[in-house]
Amino acid sequence: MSVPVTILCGGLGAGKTTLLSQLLEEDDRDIAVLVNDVGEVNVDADLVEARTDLETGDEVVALENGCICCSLGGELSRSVIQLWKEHDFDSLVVEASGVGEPEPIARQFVRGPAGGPYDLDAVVTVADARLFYDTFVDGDEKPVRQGPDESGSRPIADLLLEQVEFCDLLVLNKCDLVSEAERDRVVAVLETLQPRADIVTTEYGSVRPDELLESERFDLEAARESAGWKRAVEASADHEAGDSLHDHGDSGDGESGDEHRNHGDGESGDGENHDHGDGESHDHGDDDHTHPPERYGIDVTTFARTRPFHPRRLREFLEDVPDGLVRAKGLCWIAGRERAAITMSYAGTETTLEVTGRWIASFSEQRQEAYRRGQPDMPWDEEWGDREVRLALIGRNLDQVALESRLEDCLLTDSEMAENWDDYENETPTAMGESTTISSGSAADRSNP
Ligand SMILES: Nc1nc2c(ncn2[C@@H]2O[C@H](COP(=O)(O)OP(=O)(O)OP(=O)(O)O)[C@@H](O)[C@H]2O)c(=O)[nH]1
Repeated sequence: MSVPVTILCGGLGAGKTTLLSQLLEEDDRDIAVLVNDVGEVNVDADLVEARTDLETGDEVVALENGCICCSLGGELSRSVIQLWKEHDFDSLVVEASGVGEPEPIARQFVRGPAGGPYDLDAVVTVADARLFYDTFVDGDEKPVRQGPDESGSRPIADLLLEQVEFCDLLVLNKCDLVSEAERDRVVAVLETLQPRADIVTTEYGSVRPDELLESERFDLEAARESAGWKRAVEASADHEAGDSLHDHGDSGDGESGDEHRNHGDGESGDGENHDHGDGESHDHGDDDHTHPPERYGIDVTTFARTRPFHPRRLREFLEDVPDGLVRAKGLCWIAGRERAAITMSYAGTETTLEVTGRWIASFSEQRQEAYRRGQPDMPWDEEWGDREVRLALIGRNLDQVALESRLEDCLLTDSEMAENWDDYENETPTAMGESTTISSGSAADRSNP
């Protein structure tokens, strides 16, 4: 029997990982998860893994490539087919990166080699209620795509619309950040944009598992009529419109993913191999041969240093996040918190700093050695061990040099490295699970220990 697949998409920082972590915690089914992050820092995989009881973490697979659309033909299919061969599980959830377009991923499970062992169950889009309201619900008119600007890149708002249009279930998250009236207006707009989808409103991704798994929401016939799928199918090079989209070609044995490199170009339905030989992808189903991040003018960089942030300067930075920064996430070492590995997550206007683990260097020598034997590739500083700052920064029209220099200024100086860091005023959390939220644009913060 085919394994049902739920594809989870939604804007950067809308709450996909939060929702997924809850689902894994609450549901008894064996769920395999495939996550895809933008940039080099695979935060989502680490976060999801940390919150599951999986001993090996084998069932959480990270696509390292950073661009799910480029890895579609090769890595995505290969990963899910390998997963299916090696593990026994009831459901698969694919978390697309926040800049991923859902359609090429979904298409893999309907037409591509992964369509053999798997069966697309639902495409779920998580939307940020606050952001959606601020972006689209100003006037009475239905939001429309803006298309590329003079620089050729499309506004991120277009991607949000794409993700809304192309789904079976809409999860309107972050409803704590809008009033009831604002929420109702967002729901009304979403209903006009995607009449076929069910809508649930939530805070912190709290959705009943049955809404997400084996809900059988995906209906091929209905989907064919919907705008997003119509475009997907029309974009396909397959002219046999009357054929069943469930043409799995040679995929039934689960082997074909190794050879398929169909780049999500819509040609996979014919069951032939389309190896362009160079291992590069050229086409993502659109006419422009660009990756979604490029198409939306999104830049991704990594800021990695083996030096801690000064707690006050970091806070001041987070209260005044530069324009153009869309999303930041990763691990922070904050001076005075030598045990706590703190995950930073900035999305919308808020940054959460949450203790999600301990630095290995804060354990006894014996345990340090045991951990390090298990992870021989882990970078290790003679003095500070694994403590580090490692952030993925996602921006649009962002002055990267200025951003890097501002972050650099938040790190301890050479002379501060010699100070007693416990003397610093420091409101960052200390114990596992504790978090602090800092709002950009205001000096006030809310702490939830
Ligand atoms: N206020 C508020 N914050 C939320 C809610 N849900 C999630 N968050 C916070 O929003 C931030 C982003 O959440 P994630 O779950 O990491 O978002 P994501 O969609 O996985 O992000 P990407 O993978 O980068 O696209 C985190 O700091 C969450 O704690 C919510 O309902 N309300």
